[in-house]
Amino acid sequence: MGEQDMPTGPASGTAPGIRRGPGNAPSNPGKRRLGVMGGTFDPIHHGHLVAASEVAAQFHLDEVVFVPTGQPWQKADRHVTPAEDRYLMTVIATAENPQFSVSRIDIDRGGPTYTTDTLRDLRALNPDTDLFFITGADALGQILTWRYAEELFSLAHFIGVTRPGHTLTDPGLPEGGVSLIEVPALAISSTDCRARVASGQPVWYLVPDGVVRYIDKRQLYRGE
Ligand SMILES: Nc1ncnc2c1ncn2[C@@H]1O[C@H](COP(=O)(O)OP(=O)(O)OP(=O)(O)O)[C@@H](O)[C@H]1O
Ligand SMILES: O=C(O)c1ccc[n+]([C@@H]2O[C@H](COP(=O)([O-])O)[C@@H](O)[C@H]2O)c1
Repeated sequence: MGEQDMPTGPASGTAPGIRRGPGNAPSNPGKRRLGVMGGTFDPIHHGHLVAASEVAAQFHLDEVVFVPTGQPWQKADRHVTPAEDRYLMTVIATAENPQFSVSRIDIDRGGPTYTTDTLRDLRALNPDTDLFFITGADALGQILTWRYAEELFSLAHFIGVTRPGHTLTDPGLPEGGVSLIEVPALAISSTDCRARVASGQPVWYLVPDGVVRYIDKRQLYRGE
């Protein structure tokens, strides 16, 4: 299916007016292309992994680094699992893919996690690299509420991916700063995974097998 043929509307989670496909993303020959998948990953699930894999393929990325949040300040109203558990689940989930890695920068910095800090730190660690920040349609719709939002688009190209149950409305993001792509629809959320574990339902095949075992070993989400 070509970019122009991509379906729009609630069924695909896209909205008219959004720039679709990788067409407007930076393309600098010789520069490394690093995807950045930020998330609370409480727990990491196959929706995150499919999104990262699909963006890597469509945008010809050399690597995708998963960056678990330290303190996700916009989730301050709920219990968040300790960062070390979320970090280890992210390592377990990504270990077999040579294109995936995990960074502790947001955890080790301490304090509330702001993506401007994440991207500045990654730029310092990765000279001669173009950064591509991956977000689901829900997170992209909230981006103007992020701290120092106006700086974000000078630090990385943003890629919004479709997510079942969320229609992307363009909140007025800068032209050329954002691309939207369709990814295979997986109606999985960390919230639902936590609720399933709490009520004794399985999360097999929603999260990687090693993550199911880690949740069990550490008795995560039992009392929620
Ligand atoms: N099923 C999915 N499909 C596409 N993108 C997703 C999916 N689940 C999460 N994402 C995106 O991955 C990033 C990290 O998400 P996060 O770790 O908050 O997971 P979540 O499932 O949204 O968690 P919670 O339910 O706890 O809010 C966000 O940009 C989010 O939009
Ligand atoms: O920079 C901010 O103020 C900001 C506010 C909310 C979310 N984010 C980032 O968005 C990504 C997804 O966050 P979350 O809370 O939906 O897991 C993650 O990388 C967060 O650090 C960033």
